[in-house]
Amino acid sequence: MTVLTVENLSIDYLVEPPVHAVRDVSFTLQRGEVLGLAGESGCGKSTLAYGIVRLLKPPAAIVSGRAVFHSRDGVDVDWNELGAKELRATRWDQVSMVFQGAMNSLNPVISIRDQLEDIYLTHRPDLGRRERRKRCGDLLERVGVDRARLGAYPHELSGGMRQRVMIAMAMALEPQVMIMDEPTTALDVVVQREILREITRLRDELGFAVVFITHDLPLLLEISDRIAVMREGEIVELADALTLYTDPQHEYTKRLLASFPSLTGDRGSFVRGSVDDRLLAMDAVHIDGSAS
Ligand SMILES: Nc1ncnc2c1ncn2[C@@H]1O[C@H](COP(=O)(O)OP(=O)(O)OP(=O)(O)O)[C@@H](O)[C@H]1O
Repeated sequence: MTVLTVENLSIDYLVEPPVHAVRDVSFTLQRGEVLGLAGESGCGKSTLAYGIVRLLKPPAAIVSGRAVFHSRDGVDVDWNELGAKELRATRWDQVSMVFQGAMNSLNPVISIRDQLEDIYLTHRPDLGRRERRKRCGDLLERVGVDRARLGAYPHELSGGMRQRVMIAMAMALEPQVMIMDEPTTALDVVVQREILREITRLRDELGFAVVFITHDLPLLLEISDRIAVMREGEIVELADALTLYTDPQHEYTKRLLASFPSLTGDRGSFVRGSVDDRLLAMDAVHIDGSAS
C-alpha cells in the first residue's frame, strides 16, 4: 500500500560551484506510515521535501529522478509531468506541507475563519456556506483549538495555536500525505509535545502518511514507524525505528545516536524528558516490540 515513491531523486543548486544538495535519493512511503527523516543541518532535508512537492525555486533544480504519488484509486501521478496549473490544483489535495515557522505565514489582517474558508472556496467551490463554516470549525477542533477562536486574528493566538491552525489548514482537504519540516521546532517543549501527540492521533484517526523532518533524532524515534538518516544529500540508512535504535548499521547513524546522551539510559528513558506518562508507557511498549 505505497502512497509515494521517490526514485533516484537528485537536486542541485546551480550556483558556482554547484551544490549537490540531494543525491540519488530513493524511498517509498506506505499509507498511514510516519517516516522520519533525520540528519544534521545542511544535509538536504528541506531541499528533498520541497523537491518532492515541486516547490523548489531557482537556483535549485531537479537534475534526475522523480516522485510518484499513488492515489487511492490506483492512479500513479508523476509530479514531474504535471503542468503548473495541474500541479496547483492537485498538490494540496494529495500532499500537503507544514513548515517550521509556518505560523508566521498566516495573514495578520484576515481572521482565522476567513483563511480557513479560503481553502474551501478555492478547492471545494461547490460547498455551501453553512457546510463550509461547519468544516472550518470542525477542522479547528480537530487540532485542539476551540471553534470559538474562528473569529480571532493571528496575533490573538499563541504561537502554538497558530501552528495548530497551519496544521488544520494542511489537513483541510484530507490529503493522503503530509510533509512536515520541523513543524514544531520554534515552539516550547510542552507545546511541541502536545502538537506531536495531536499529529499522531490524527494520523491514527484519518490514516494519512507523514514524512516528518527534523534534526531531532530522539523525537523521531518516538513518533516514527521508520526512519531515514540523511547525510550530505544521501540517505545512508533507512530502517524501522526500533531497529535503527537498537541495531544501527551505518557509522553516521551510530554517531548521531551517540550524540544524544539521554538515549543511552534505561529502556524507557529513551523518550526525552517526560511530559505525558501515558505516552511514555506507550512508547516503552512500542520500543519493546511487545505491541503489535
Ligand atoms: N539557495 C541556495 N543556494 C545554494 N545552496 C543552497 C541554497 N539553499 C540551500 N543550499 C545548500 O543546500 C544544502 C542543503 O540545504 P537544506 O536547507 O536542504 O538542508 P537541511 O538539512 O534542510 O538544513 P536545515 O536543517 O538547516 O534546514 C546545504 O549545503 C545548503 O547550504
